[in-house]
Amino acid sequence: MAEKSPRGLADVVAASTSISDIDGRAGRLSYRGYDIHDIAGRISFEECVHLLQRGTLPTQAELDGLTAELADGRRYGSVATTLLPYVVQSGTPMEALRTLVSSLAIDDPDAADASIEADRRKATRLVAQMPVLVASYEAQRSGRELPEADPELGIAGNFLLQITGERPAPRAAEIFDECLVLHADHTMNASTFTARVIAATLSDMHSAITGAMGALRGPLHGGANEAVMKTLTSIDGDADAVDQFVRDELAAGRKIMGFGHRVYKTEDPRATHLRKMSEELADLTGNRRYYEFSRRMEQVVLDEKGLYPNVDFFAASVYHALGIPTDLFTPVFAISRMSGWTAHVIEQHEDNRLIRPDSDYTGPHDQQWVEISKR
Ligand SMILES: CC(=O)SCCNC(=O)CCNC(=O)[C@H](O)C(C)(C)COP(=O)(O)OP(=O)(O)OC[C@H]1O[C@@H](n2cnc3c(N)ncnc32)[C@H](O)[C@@H]1OP(=O)(O)O
Ligand SMILES: O=C([O-])CC(=O)C(=O)O
Repeated sequence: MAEKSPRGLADVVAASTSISDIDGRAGRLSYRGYDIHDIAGRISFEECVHLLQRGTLPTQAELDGLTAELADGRRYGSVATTLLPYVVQSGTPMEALRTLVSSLAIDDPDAADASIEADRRKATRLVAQMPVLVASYEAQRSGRELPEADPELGIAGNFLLQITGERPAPRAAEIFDECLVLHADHTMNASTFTARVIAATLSDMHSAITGAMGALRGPLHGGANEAVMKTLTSIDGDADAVDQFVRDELAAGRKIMGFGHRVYKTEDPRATHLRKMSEELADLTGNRRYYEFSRRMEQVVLDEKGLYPNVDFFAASVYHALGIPTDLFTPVFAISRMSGWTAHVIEQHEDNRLIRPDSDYTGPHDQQWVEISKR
């Protein structure tokens, strides 16, 4: 008989990886050995993609090469173009985007190539295509043209340009760029694990990423950033109303979205950066409401439950201040996490073994079959 496993596989080591590492007690996160506090705000998302997918921080020449590849890879094919108006009409953005990402495989020039080199090319294209797909979704449902990408802007700036239709202020683009770096990878989180399980059957990159999209959208994972914003906007009155809201929710046995984490038992290091960005944007936009609400909420949840905000909590007020529609918050998470997911699929394929854990059977034993008419 298999041994009883910890619920939700807590503390189980499911893979070896050299991509990222967390010390949950100390509240530390590193990408390939670089502490997140040292790189956040100092490297662009493009440099981060190079670090995660290719293993090193790029030289200028390598960064120029990757930037050119990303610009080339941005255009998605005719299948996603054809599907776009249909998927926009029904379902949520994450459902639509999961379907669109899956469809990208059909037009991918390396669709039939399962080599690591092809994986790398697909990984770069997926990172380039994802923000354009999200912006195309927004343009399609708003009935406007997708603005042309500006070669002077990076992935972050172009996304804000294409979502809002306006060239972003330089500081807004920098802040969003840092958000993308902060969300890029996080060891064996649910969506990355999903991607690795799929990849480990020797299935293809797009299948693994489609599965990861499905895992990310749940409110216990990436879907929490949207839920946080809905919470913040649902509270009437001033910051004092936040205390009552939290107490009522906890008394009713409901979770407060954006708090708690399987691994961090202290402040999530990414929340430290996002809190600062939320305050800076509150001052820049002259609207401190959701920042103040967030600060009050983190204080009450800490006092009442001893829980800290996770990456999704302050991301909500940051994205809101950047003009991103609330239902695109989780797709924005996917834009960033695409870099980590794809790096993990490559790593899995480079040294593969089928991932097939055991289970702990809890059903009845030795049942006797009887004919249907006698049951
Ligand atoms: C990018 C990300 O995925 S970050 C996480 C995003 N998700 C959220 O913000 C959703 C809210 N948070 C949660 O649901 C959880 O904290 C998770 C899913 C992140 C982690 O879950 P787990 O490690 O399985 O912890 P679990 O859900 O078992 O919680 C342990 C205890 O803390 C409580 N708890 C955990 N998070 C919260 C919360 N946000 N609000 C209130 N109580 C909470 C649980 O109710 C549980 O209490 P109990 O032991 O009295 O039953
Ligand atoms: O690691 C996790 O469990 C959730 C996650 O993806 C993150 O915090 O970025």
